[in-house]
Amino acid sequence: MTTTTHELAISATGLCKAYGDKTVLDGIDLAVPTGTVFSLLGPNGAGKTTAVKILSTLVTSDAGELRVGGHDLATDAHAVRTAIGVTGQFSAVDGLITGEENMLLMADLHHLSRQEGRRVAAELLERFDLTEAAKKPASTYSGGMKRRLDLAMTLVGDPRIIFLDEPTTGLDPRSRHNMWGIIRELVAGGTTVFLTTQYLDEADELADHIAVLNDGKLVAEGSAEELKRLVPGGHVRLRFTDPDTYRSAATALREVTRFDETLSLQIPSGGSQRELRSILDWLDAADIEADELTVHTPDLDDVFFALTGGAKVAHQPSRPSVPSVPNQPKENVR
Ligand SMILES: Nc1ncnc2c1ncn2[C@@H]1O[C@H](COP(=O)(O)OP(=O)(O)OP(=O)(O)O)[C@@H](O)[C@H]1O
Repeated sequence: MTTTTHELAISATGLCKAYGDKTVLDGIDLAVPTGTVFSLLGPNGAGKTTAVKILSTLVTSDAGELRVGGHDLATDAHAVRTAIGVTGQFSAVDGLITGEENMLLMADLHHLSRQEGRRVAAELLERFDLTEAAKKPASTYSGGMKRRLDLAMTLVGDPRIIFLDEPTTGLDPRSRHNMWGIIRELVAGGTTVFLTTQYLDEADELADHIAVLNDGKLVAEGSAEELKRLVPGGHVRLRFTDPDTYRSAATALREVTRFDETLSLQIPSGGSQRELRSILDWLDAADIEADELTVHTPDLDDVFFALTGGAKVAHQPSRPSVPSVPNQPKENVR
């Protein structure tokens, strides 16, 4: 990555935090470029919320150089607070008052004038599809509406950096997709999003960069695609329509799994450009032309379990190796 320090919305070097003798964060380095979505993944208790609390000035770290929005957390926490917005697992929404009143309360907290507060509240309620419900008590809102209101309240202060701590936990699929759309819009407008989630598909959908936290350390980092290449299970699948072509390809290609019923062959592959080029060269050399070639990578669930469950994973940053042409035939028929 060529990003320089001043283009980073969030940076941490050697972030440490312990509660008593329990080390929660054990020297974490983070670099989140402005205008991107960074997702911190990890099992329950991994320290995700602790990281969010530290970076959003709610809790102090034990060690580490931390900068948020260009400000040093140790010396300029106030400036950090004006640059950020946080929506946590526990909503700031007050159920006893209406959605609109919640928004106006937030506008007061940000010292907006009465007129400006009303304008901003109305605009955000409209943007988050809450205008119709604005005069109803927030306790009558659905889970999805409450989350939208919570995020709308966060945006009253127009933060350039937003921490979203498990923003879609407990939401139904439609509300989750709705929330994803909102997050994408924010990022398209230049906002930086620091997202913690236990939903791997959420990180896969939204994040430019994912870091996996386990036992106080970052055990892997990269785009969703890069992480998926770290675990075994990826393959290239060749499909044929002509049985004779299929059979001769199956004979010529040795380290393949055969699927006779569907006339398809599966070649183990991490899916990198280098491996694909090698496979294509290999097919050309053997004069094999498949009717369809698809690349399959493991999903993020496979990665999560492998990285946080002690299973064998390729070490970063080495690349997956190119499959060699085997000497002995090895055909698995299914
Ligand atoms: N104030 C505190 N005092 C003592 N221990 C704490 C405190 N806050 C968090 N912890 C401990 O730190 C560890 C990390 O907690 P944290 O809430 O950051 O995890 P998390 O990754 O956000 O988990 P979850 O996905 O369950 O929300 C846990 O073992 C938790 O019990």
